[in-house]
Amino acid sequence: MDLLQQARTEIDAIDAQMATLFERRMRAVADVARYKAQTGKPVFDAVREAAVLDKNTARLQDEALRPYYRTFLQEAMAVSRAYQRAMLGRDTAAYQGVQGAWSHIALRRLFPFSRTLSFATWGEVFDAVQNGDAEFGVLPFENSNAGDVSTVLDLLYTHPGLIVARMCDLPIRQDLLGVPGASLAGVRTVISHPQALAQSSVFLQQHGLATQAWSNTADAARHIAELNDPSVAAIASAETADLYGLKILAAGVNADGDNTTRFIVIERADEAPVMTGEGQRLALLFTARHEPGQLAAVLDQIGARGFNMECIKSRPLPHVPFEYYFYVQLVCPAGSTRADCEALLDTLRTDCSTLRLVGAFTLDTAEK
Ligand SMILES: C=C(O[C@@H]1C=C(C(=O)O)C=C[C@H]1O)C(=O)O
Repeated sequence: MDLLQQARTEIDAIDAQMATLFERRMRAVADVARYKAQTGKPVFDAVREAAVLDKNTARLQDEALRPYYRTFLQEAMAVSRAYQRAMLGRDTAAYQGVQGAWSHIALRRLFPFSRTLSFATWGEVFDAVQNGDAEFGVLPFENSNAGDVSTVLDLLYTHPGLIVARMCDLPIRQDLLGVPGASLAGVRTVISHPQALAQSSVFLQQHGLATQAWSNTADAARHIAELNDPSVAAIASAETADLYGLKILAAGVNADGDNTTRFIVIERADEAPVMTGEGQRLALLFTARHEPGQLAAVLDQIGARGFNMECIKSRPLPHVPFEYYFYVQLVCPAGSTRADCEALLDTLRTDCSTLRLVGAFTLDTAEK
């Protein structure tokens, strides 16, 4: 037997044992789900997951394998949560747009087992989560080229009952799609969502193409398929080309090769977000008094306590002319604990007029 065959025989034997252990783990997980059904407890328990990760990675003798095992366990727990949610009927995830839209693609990668609900507007997604029609909502938050999705931030501000449960980065490749028989040379008009058009403005100018704004990228693809006019193209994902029988006339038309959209997952705040420190991001919404140095005092505290502020956004306060609220996202420092996070929030409460912890989560990538 050569080395490959030998190693694969060993892997097969291990996989056979792991299949048995997987079933055992999932049976125990089902018991946990039954307990949660009786008590109404949330499926996700950040404190327990952090403990499971720490305890088990420490068991590995080979230190180099620890980060890999950590990811392995994280995946196992994600699968366990998905199973519990399906058992409990708490697995509906909402998005804005139609099948094939970027929000839908992000949702499928984040919640591969969930039932999906689509809505025409971001506001309806927030409302669906708030009133319990959906457990989660997946929404775009920021694009590395086109910038903030300010409406979603404002909706977060105006829905105090909701929190950010997760955040993930999805690399976006926008393609120019046409009907079968179309060619780039024959295209005159391109329709898409204004943000997709903005991300592709260099390409559109280079080719002298007129644009028309559409409600979302996937629906633009559906529309041009129906129109069946080779002079009208859409900018959307390759997934939508498959969905509506279109062909890719030009791939990757977005200006920056490194085009990434950051999505948030919202859920109801049955409890305040659970801070565990190291490895987490904290998202805060606050207002500061109109006094000299007030905002600087808030930011000073964040820095002095070792939290790295990776972004700050400022938006007009809804219904209060020329007053603003701020959104900051902080990276918890290495070695920090729940107590460090709480100490920071306590300090900030004295400097801010209002302060809301809108999320304590890990940032992940939805890349396959
Ligand atoms: C199984 C549970 O539910 C979830 C899944 C976990 C797991 O698979 O180990 C741990 C914590 C929870 O987020 C639990 O609460 O123990």
